[in-house]
Amino acid sequence: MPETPAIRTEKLSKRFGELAAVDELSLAIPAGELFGLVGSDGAGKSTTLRMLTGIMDPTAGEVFVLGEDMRRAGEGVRSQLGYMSQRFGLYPDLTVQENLRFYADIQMIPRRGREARIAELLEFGKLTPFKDRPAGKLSGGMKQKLGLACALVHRPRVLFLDEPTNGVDPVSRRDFWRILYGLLAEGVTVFVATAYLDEAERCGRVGLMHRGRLLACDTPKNLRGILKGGVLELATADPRHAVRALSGAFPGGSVVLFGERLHLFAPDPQEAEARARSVLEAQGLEVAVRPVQPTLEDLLVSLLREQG
Ligand SMILES: Nc1ncnc2c1ncn2[C@@H]1O[C@H](COP(=O)(O)OP(=O)(O)OP(=O)(O)O)[C@@H](O)[C@H]1O
Repeated sequence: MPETPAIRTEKLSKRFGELAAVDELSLAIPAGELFGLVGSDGAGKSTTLRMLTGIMDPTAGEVFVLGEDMRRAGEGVRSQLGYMSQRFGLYPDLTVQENLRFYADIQMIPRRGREARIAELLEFGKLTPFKDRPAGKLSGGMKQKLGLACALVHRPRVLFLDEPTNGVDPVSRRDFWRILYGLLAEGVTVFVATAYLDEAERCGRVGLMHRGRLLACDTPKNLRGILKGGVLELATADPRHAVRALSGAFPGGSVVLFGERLHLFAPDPQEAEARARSVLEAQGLEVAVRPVQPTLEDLLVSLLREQG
């Protein structure tokens, strides 16, 4: 018999009035996987996490974690989950160590072994030298690492993280991911919501979410393969004029304005570059063209375009 997935949802949905914040999300995440739910702001990631952790009831559909129905789950399963939300509650006046003790109290960690666990977590997050510093005086990256340490105090089997490295510097981000890999090696299932494509690259599997819907779910390598051909970045003095001119020459949605630059999705980038140049030159517009690595947004745009 196949092993029960650590996380399973079946047509999981949440509506807020007319808005489908999460729309028929079906996922199966095996134990020990590092899964990334990726999407821009408002995609529905936080709402998904709230339902996965049993904090919010779905409007429809099913949600199971460690085989337990989270719509009815009691403390039994919750004590095996760790959750670091975007507004994770650290106490700014308490020191790093006191915050950890506070969470150990909430999780009812027995006194025996508690200090050893706290020391271990401090080491894990390279926070030992800062253990007596008030949490409010930590850098952004250290705060996030302390938040993670607090979420881990009770050794959860499944860890949910909501955009944990938002606004964190690159070095702390690397530290953070090193910790996540350490957890993975211990067999913890990690579910991380992120808006960063480079973080998605680090996950075993990734779900791309947009307006509540799961557009694709696969390994990063397979997801990159979805974008057939390549992406060209076009810089011109008048990008809006350029979009109008190009949209006649390329099929609907192939030309997208990204800030002041254009992205052109092209099955054959060389041919597309020549065609774009001649269209723009005919309009008297100079253009600089270079191939770019597809971004998360490119992937999303391309997927949405394919779906019409
Ligand atoms: N309690 C609520 N009441 C009404 N609408 C809500 C509520 N919570 C979320 N929404 C809406 O549902 C949609 C999805 O929000 P959600 O927070 O899940 O997205 P997200 O992908 O986590 O983005 P962010 O990173 O900005 O939180 C958004 O349009 C949001 O405005």
